Formats: sequence, structure tokens, C-alpha cells
Amino acid sequence: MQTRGRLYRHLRDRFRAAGLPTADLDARLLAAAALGIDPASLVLDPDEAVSGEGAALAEAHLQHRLAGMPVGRILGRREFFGLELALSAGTLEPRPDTEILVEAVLARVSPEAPLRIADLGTGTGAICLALLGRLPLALALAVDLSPDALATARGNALRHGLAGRVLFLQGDYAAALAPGLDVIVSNPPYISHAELAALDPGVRDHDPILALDGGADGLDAYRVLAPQCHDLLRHGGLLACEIGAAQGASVAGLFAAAGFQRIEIVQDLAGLDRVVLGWKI
Ligand SMILES: C[S@@+](CC[C@H](N)C(=O)[O-])C[C@H]1O[C@@H](n2cnc3c(N)ncnc32)[C@H](O)[C@@H]1O
Repeated sequence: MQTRGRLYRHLRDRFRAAGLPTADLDARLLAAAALGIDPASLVLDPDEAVSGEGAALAEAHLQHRLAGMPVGRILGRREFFGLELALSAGTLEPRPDTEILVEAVLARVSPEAPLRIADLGTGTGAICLALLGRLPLALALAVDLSPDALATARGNALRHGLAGRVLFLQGDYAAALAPGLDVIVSNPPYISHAELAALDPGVRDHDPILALDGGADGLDAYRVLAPQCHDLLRHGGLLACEIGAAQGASVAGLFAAAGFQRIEIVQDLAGLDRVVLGWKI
């Protein structure tokens, strides 16, 4: 008889043998998802029998993972800043690094302020939904070029009860937005062509190219965003962008050239440059 505990150990041992760095966690998440149970139940009730259907689904998850598919892609969902977000073919899988951007903004605005926020290149809606969850009086515009991403983001907003405070727009960054915004956030595509060629297949083959390709040197989006956002922000407004680890000085330079002041570069938990912030004074 197949049990929860045996099924989990089967996945774990195969992932360990394949050298996956997060073998135990991946096995727990994928086995629990296949069985439709909480991961803790694998440990609490290891002797519970599993259905043939559950075991077959776990085997399919196992094969996908061994073929290099990230866990979030297999599950079709991912946790970000405490929110479970659905993914789709048109969305980047949100990364923990991007939580640094959310935290950097939250540390610089008042939670009681009725802020008008724009999230340019919203993907799953990760950044703006995380912000709206912590800023109860804020409203947001979430823009993406991808209609698939926008549909997914809208579903995520509905799931978390935030759809009444965010408007989803298909567009080219801020080209269609009106001035007067308080905060603009963006995690634009910032991978250079040289880095794209060398990218881990788990990223290259599963995240959409529109979410990754930052042009020859990775800075194309910031060249557009910095002047565009300076025009759209009110005086006292904040622009916060996620960046690649080697882009801090270049993006700070683009912010300064567009007229931003009090520019800061914030590091992630690994000490790498991750966010550039600037104020329109
Ligand atoms: C790196 S992903 C970030 C997604 C999400 N904000 C996150 O942090 O997980 C960049 C997003 O920008 C969108 N995008 C790319 N070019 C764009 C453009 N010119 N205008 C609007 N969105 C764009 C992509 O479709 C993608 O959803």
C-alpha cells in the first residue's frame, strides 16, 4: 500500500539523487499538492493511504521537476509576500528578491496615506497586490503589455479581495497614464543579451522572454521608465525599481539624468544591489 510518508520519501530520494539543492522542500511541496493536502500532513499522518490518482499525479510532478521545471511552474502558483499568486504562461514567477522592493517602498511611505500607485510591468500583480495589502487607503494602476499576465493578475487581485482597488491596463509602461501619481514601482525586464544566453534553463525555458529581455545591456526599460515616471509623479513622489546586481550605478545615473533626487540603492539579503529609489522633489 502506498502511503503519504512513502510517497514523500520516494520523491525526496529521487530529487536528492538528482542533486537538486532543495530536494526535501520540493518533495514536500509537490507530494502535498498532488495529494491535495497541507505539507504538514505528510509529517503528521505519514501512514495514511494515498489514492492511485494522487500517486500518479505525484509521479507526473516528479518527472516534470527532474526535467528542470521549477516547482512554482508545476504547481501553477507561488507565494509572494504572504499572498498565494497564480502563475500563467505570460507571467514571470515572482522571486523573493522582489520582496525587497516591496519592503523598501513600505518603509518610505505612510500606511495611512491615500496613495495613487502605478506598477509598470505587473506580471502576476505581485508588487502592487503586496503593497495594497499593507496600504489600506491606496489605489493602484497595474500595467503590462501581456494580456495573459493581466488576466492572471486580475484573478490574483480577486482572490485576495483587492480587485476593487486596482485597475489593470494593457499598455507600454506608463505611456497611457496621466500625471499626479504618488508612487511608481517597477520590476522591468533587465537581463542583458549576454546574460540571457547563459541563463539557467529553469528560468530561460519557463519565464516568458518579454519578462526577461532587457535589451543589449539590460538597461532598455530604465531608459524609458526614468524620464517617463519623472513626468508622471507629483512633487514628493517616489520611483522604485528592481535592478540586476550589476546595474546599481547605471540605473542611479539614469534616475539622476531624469531629474530624480535623494537617490538610494538598496541591497538584498545577499548584499547585492537590488533596488534603486529616487524622489521627484
Ligand atoms: C520581470 S517581469 C516582473 C513581473 C512582476 N512585476 C514581478 O515582479 O514578479 C517584467 C514584466 O514587464 C512586462 N513588460 C515587458 N515590457 C513591457 C512594456 N513595454 N510595457 C509594459 N509591461 C512590459 C512583462 O510582460 C512582465 O510581466
